[in-house]
Amino acid sequence: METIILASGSPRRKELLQKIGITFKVHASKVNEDYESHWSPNQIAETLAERKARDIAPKYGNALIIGADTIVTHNGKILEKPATPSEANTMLRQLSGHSHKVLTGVSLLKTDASNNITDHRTFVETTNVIFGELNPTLVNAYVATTNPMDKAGAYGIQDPHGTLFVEAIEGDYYNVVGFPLHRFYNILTSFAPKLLSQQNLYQYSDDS
Ligand SMILES: Cc1cn([C@H]2C[C@H](O)[C@@H](COP(=O)(O)OP(=O)(O)OP(=O)(O)O)O2)c(=O)[nH]c1=O
Repeated sequence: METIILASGSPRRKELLQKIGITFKVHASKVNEDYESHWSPNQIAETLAERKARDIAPKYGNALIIGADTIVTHNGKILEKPATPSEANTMLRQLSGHSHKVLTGVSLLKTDASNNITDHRTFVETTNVIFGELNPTLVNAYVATTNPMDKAGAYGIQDPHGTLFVEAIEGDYYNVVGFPLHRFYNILTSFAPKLLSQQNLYQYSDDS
């Protein structure tokens, strides 16, 4: 049986993959997440996701390695993970009353018995998130009670107060949390159908 390796230290990604019933191991990559200033948001998300997966791939044979990277863009700028609570506060006030995009790049690599990469797929899913006008008290409470420093854009849509920021979303909610489950599953149906049945994940066939 092929092993599935999640090359991510994000607890949210682990929970999301557990949610759909996949059996996998976590081996977080520690590669740097630097990128060139001229890269497009898509290029950043896809390159970093692939870099994380390629870092871990040589350690596992007969495996499917999954790397992912989530970034936030607003007004043509990339909002990274804030370095301090005050930077988190500033970022959230910038996002207040506006829409922003959350992009998650996912890279899937297959390895053979000798740990060589034999096939790969990388994609980027984008979700549009619209924040209402944020009450400063709510922003302060969020920054004081949650750790926004490990999240791109300084918020977690899944966090108690973070939920209250969001007026509407267009696209996959789970993509905002850090992993686009729907697109991932769809891609696995063609990229690794055998693995899906080994994992007892539903597969459909269109016989019409
Ligand atoms: C916008 C948003 C981001 N995030 C998180 C998802 C990602 O974990 C994080 C973006 O950082 P990433 O660099 O994508 O991931 P990571 O550092 O947590 O894990 P690793 O590099 O090991 O894969 O922000 C949320 O949890 N909720 C949200 O609403």
